[in-house]
Amino acid sequence: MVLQAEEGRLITSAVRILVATAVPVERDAVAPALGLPDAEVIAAGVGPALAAASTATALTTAALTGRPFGLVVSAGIAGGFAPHAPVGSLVVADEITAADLGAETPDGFLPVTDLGFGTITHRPPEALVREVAAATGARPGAVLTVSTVTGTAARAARLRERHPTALAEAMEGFGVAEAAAAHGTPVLELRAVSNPVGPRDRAAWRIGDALAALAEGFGKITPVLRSWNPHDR
Ligand SMILES: O=C(O)c1cccc(C(=O)CC[C@H]2O[C@@H](n3cnc4c(=O)[nH]cnc43)[C@H](O)[C@@H]2O)c1
Repeated sequence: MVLQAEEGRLITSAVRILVATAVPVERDAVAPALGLPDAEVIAAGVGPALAAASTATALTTAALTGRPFGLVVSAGIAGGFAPHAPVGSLVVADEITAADLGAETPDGFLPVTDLGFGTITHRPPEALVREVAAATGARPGAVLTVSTVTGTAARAARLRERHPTALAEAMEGFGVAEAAAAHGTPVLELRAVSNPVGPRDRAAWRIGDALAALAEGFGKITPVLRSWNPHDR
């Protein structure tokens, strides 16, 4: 429980929030935009493994020091599946899915769940996704986590075939979500699209525009996060 003075009023924030970006420029875009002094914004590293390790460490440290987090947000730039998520737009995950965690077979890709292991999807609280979408204009849909940035039209098409509601791909969400789940903490993923998913064209990446959109989005979700009730899923 946090009490924050704002314009002479006391504002109560129900839960403490951890935001896990991948790299420092994303952290530095989000942190000043988020009007929650008690939140922590970290650069957790690129890729699902490092993002999971860093997020788990932050969650454990907070719990051990008696100031646990009640919500984890994975945030950063992403590739968007055209035409559903154009460059510069925001996407909020209604599912966070590991898209390349499995096995190749002569008949195609098998997710680890088909092999009898683990999970490939985490679902953020539905009401929170709706509120974030309404506050920011972010499109709700699946955000895929990949360990390899898609670089061909063929792979982009295969991913959309396997995940018809996918709007974007990035590299950390599932790792952050696994760490959050291990702590019994809800997770959200908010991404700003910097490039289309498809043939690699580094010159076409609009990282500055995406970081600006991300910062604007976090400014708009501050009141949503401040008033979010974890029991309202
Ligand atoms: O291909 C390059 O030359 C290149 C140069 C700079 C950065 C990269 C990255 O792969 C950054 C990955 C980083 O950004 C997120 N991200 C952004 N767009 C995508 C995408 O289309 N597919 C997957 N991840 C993406 C990701 O979450 C990482 O944090 C490449």
